[in-house]
Amino acid sequence: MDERTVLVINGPNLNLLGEREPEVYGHATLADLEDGCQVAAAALGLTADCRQSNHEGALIDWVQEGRRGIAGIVLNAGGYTHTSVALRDAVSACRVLVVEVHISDIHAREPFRHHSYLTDVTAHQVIGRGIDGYAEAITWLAEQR
Ligand SMILES: O=C1C[C@@](O)(C(=O)O)C[C@@H](O)[C@@H]1O
Repeated sequence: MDERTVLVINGPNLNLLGEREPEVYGHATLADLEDGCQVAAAALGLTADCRQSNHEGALIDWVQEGRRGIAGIVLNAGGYTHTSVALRDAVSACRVLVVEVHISDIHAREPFRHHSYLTDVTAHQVIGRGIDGYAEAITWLAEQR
């Protein structure tokens, strides 16, 4: 990773995109999502480094790895958004800008999804825009450079 890298981190269950609740998350797969990130980043002279894990500690390790010296982090923490103080603390330690992304509109869903531990420690949020939200987040990061 270098100063032109956008680190795109997807959390738990996002590996099941396309088959998981398509009425909520759509029919695109994680591979489609990651291809879209590569295309969006390349158009802006950036490179997307895309990763996914179902494990909270892996997400924390990757946020720490990207905390300085890159163009920014795009983070969809999945269910950990609503539970993880530890991931929030890792985001707080970042020197680079972090954008919180959610495919669905978490504020229009069950009450337990309305609170995000990440919102007040991230620089920007893109919520409820489907997988296009990732390109929006990458574009926003490019505009801050
Ligand atoms: O796994 C997810 C995906 C999600 O982050 C989204 O992208 O809409 C919303 C979360 O509430 C949920 O747990």
